[in-house]
Amino acid sequence: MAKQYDVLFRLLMLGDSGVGKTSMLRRFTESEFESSHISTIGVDFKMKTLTIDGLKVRVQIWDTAGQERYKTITKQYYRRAQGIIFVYDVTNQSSFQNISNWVGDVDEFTPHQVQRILVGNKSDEQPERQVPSELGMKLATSYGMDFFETSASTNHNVDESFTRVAELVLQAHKSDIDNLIGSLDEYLDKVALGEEAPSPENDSSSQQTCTTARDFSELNQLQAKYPHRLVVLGFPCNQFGYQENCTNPEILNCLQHVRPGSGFKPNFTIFEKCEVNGSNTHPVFAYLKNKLPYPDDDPSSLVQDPKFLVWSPICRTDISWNFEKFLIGPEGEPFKRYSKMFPTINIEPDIQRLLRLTKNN
Ligand SMILES: Nc1nc2c(ncn2[C@@H]2O[C@H](COP(=O)(O)OP(=O)(O)OP(=O)(O)O)[C@@H](O)[C@H]2O)c(=O)[nH]1
Repeated sequence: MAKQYDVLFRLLMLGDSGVGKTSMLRRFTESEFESSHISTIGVDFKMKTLTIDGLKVRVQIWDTAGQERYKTITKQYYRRAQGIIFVYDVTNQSSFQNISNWVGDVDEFTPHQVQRILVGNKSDEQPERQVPSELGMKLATSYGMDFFETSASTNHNVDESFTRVAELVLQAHKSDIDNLIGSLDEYLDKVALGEEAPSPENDSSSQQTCTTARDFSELNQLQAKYPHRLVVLGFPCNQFGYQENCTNPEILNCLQHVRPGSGFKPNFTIFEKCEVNGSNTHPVFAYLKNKLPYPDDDPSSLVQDPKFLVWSPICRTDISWNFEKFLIGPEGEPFKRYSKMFPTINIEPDIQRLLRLTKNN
């Protein structure tokens, strides 16, 4: 699991259709510029690795469609961003006026602190300019944002803008990052259950692994279908009705003979038991819940019966039952969380989408 970077951030580009978001992104990531305008449909993303303060910072930059009709899709991405680049077109007065709407939307849909900068693009089009630099600067100052005028066409200030927002995110998350770097890899190396890695823990409770056969077999199906490009990881947890009360060495046997039984063998990695809620939440789940605070398909999903609340403290982001699922993108970025009700096999279109996007990057 050697990583090519130390930390990964998600940035988002917002602004009216045609201001040059896709062009800036292509200039930054591929050093290319196209004079034609093909409107982005929904969202797309590209990656680039920067070196900031000696750290390799991988930025995943989401390019959103500026068109109004895609707003319900693009809004879903706001809360996942650590940095936002608001873009207007210096030759288009209304794109500048609309910045306040974009900022308002972000304030409404992004509860956490997100780093933001303002960019006036197409600065090469001097004769057509409708928005003086001073006005752009004034607006940015009123929002407490840094301001850049850029040209995707001539490559003026494009690298500088993206780098600046990445620096701001890095500064804002410095202490989290210091804690997190390495912890995931160390964990993944240590605790896989399997024939070569017998589990160390002992637990005297009785043998019963109670989960749904359907979810297990669908996980096997997905792993079998994408053997090289998808890694399924299972984390047993005994916090939901004490249903996972096998000892670690028993878990694989339980799966085979008890539930789902009928000789079931997972073709994916199953880890030692861990806690996913409460004060002993494993760092992997603390991280995932922080990045994806609730399931996409059921944002209000909570534990229904208080008798099942066997951990403390209780948080709104808690995992509500076995078989909540997290899909993590090719660069390690948490992409989507699915409720226990969401059929495991129905994650496949999202997997395919991420794989397609990766092919293009
Ligand atoms: N002169 C000039 N033209 C630019 C610049 N940036 C983008 N354009 C042109 O502006 C048009 C729109 O650019 P896009 O990058 O597709 O705009 P967008 O903001 O991604 O648009 P949506 O995907 O519809 O939201 C294209 O014809 C680009 O060639 C620039 O810096 N200077």
